[in-house]
Amino acid sequence: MAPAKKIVFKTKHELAVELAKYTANLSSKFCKERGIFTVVLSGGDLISWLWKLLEPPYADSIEWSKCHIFWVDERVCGWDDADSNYKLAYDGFLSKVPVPAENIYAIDKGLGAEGNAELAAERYEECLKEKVNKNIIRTYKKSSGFPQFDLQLLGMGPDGHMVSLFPGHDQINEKVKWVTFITDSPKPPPKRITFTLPVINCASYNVMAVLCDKEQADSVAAALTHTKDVPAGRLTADVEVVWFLDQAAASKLKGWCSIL
Ligand SMILES: O=C(O)[C@H](O)[C@@H](O)[C@H](O)[C@H](O)COP(=O)(O)O
Repeated sequence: MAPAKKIVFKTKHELAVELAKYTANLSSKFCKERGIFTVVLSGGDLISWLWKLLEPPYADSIEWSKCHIFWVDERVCGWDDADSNYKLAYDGFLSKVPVPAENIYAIDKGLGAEGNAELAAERYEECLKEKVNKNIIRTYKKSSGFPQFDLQLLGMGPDGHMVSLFPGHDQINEKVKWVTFITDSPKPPPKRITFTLPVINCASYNVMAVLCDKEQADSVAAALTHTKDVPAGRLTADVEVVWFLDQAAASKLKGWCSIL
């Protein structure tokens, strides 16, 4: 299990720069090693912190045609719905970079629009399995055939939820499926699909970006001391997990870490 590294930023601008650097460095590494870079996005504010990646030198250094984009969780709705994580990422980021459309793997359009969470989760798992068979996604070598993504970019809610794994909900205990669903999410909208914890933790690199007012500070402290029942406290990675925090989010941590 990779130890959690924490970096605290004075400004949102500094965080966005570091996030862009981190992503661009990993894209070079993986494109050199295997000609493919698999990136997994979440919803929420994260997309708004990716803006630096749209500018030089980062935008020019990334081989966008080799990037493959997935979602760690998605709201079960149409692609054009204001709730859609795909729409959020597409409008705010993906439409501005030359990632080939066939490398962008959104929730099944029809099942999303119909609101069929269970089938949409199954279909997304099938999609991941197909990409593993085509060697686009790697397989995690240390255990039972779970997929291994290169980089996942995650966020955390004030209750300590990450992706669509919420405190007190059973989805966090799933050990077999790759993708599961929830129909009573405490954060609206209620229907969502989500990667399961084993899949999330098999990723090579996990970045948890938390910028907030003081709202998330208690959950950040609880997660980083692995307090039971805080889903984000169970986040790890194969190689490295890094928490990108602002000072408010880090304010309840004892003896914290490097400040940029
Ligand atoms: O679809 C979603 O809602 C997310 O993937 C969710 O897990 C999000 O990352 C956190 O709730 C943090 O959201 P904020 O960054 O907006 O606080």
